[in-house]
Amino acid sequence: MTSRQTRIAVIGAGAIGGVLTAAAHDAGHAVTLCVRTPFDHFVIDRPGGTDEPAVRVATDPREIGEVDWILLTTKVQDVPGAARWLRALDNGRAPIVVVQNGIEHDESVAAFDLRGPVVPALIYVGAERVSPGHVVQHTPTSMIVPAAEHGTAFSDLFGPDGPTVRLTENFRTDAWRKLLTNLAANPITALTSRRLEVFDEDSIRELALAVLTEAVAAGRADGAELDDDEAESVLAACVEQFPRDAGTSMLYDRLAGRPTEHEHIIAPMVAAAEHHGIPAPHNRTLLALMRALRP
Ligand SMILES: NC(=O)C1=CN([C@@H]2O[C@H](COP(=O)(O)OP(=O)(O)OC[C@H]3O[C@@H](n4cnc5c(N)ncnc54)[C@H](OP(=O)(O)O)[C@@H]3O)[C@@H](O)[C@H]2O)C=CC1
Ligand SMILES: CC(C)(CO)C(=O)C(=O)O
Repeated sequence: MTSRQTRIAVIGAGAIGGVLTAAAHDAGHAVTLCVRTPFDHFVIDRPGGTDEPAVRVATDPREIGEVDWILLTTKVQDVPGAARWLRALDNGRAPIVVVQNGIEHDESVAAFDLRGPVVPALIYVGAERVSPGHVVQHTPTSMIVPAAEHGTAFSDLFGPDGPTVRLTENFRTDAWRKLLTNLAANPITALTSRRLEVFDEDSIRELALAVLTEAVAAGRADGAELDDDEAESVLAACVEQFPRDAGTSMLYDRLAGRPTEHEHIIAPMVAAAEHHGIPAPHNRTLLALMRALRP
């Protein structure tokens, strides 16, 4: 008896949607990319070479039948625009995996009264959408999901050759930890229009450390179990672990003239700091500068 393919709908054909589409296709699943800007072929450049995974590209939610998984990979501010996909695909059974930066994964979809289980997910990867349907993946992928029923099922989805998926008992802490990486790297690269080589500058590392030190204090006050040397270790990872010629999602948006995600990355940190009475002048400054950039 042959079993049928797992049907996965990926909402958003950008960097993360592209990386996960390719990984799900590699694992033998039937993938449909739900897109806003149409294109003919999906192409991904990965460290091992260029691929054109044979996936379906849909522009109308009515084209899609029943699915087993829904992966939401738009920017946080674009979720309301993607609601038509969520509403059409939500069958009460398929988990809705929210793969986004920030600490608002559940809030991001809360307004839509979805019937299916919502699974928040964190992703570490350097990836860049260079044109509609064309994604460049600069680094390997690792993900973190809650150690609960659907998180465990998600961690089995890609198989041994796919992204590493770690289960966590403390998603809030892991989300804050990921937020730290984004607070250090995203606004500085976007504001300077430079890739991660910008961290070669002593003054930039000093600024990033100040940003991180404030954010660690706010995260701890907010209940995240962050380590004493968390600010230093996140900064070291930005400097040493990511390729210097890779950028950040916020930089790519700035370069392409698109809205940036600062209201969902910096603003929640500043709000948490304010709520807990923690000074956050460096993060406030970055937020003010990001708000002043007009796409
Ligand atoms: N890029 C990276 O390296 C990383 C990104 N992240 C996070 O992942 C999330 C996704 O980011 P990323 O992939 O970079 O973003 P991209 O901008 O590359 O992709 C987002 C995609 O969503 C699509 N989209 C927006 N609105 C709709 C809609 N109404 N219907 C269908 N599609 C829509 C966009 O379409 P269109 O083509 O029309 O613009 C775009 O293709 C963000 O939260 C980001 O912070 C996390 C880790 C790394
Ligand atoms: C910094 C990075 C690449 C880490 O995954 C990221 O999350 C982003 O570009 O938004």
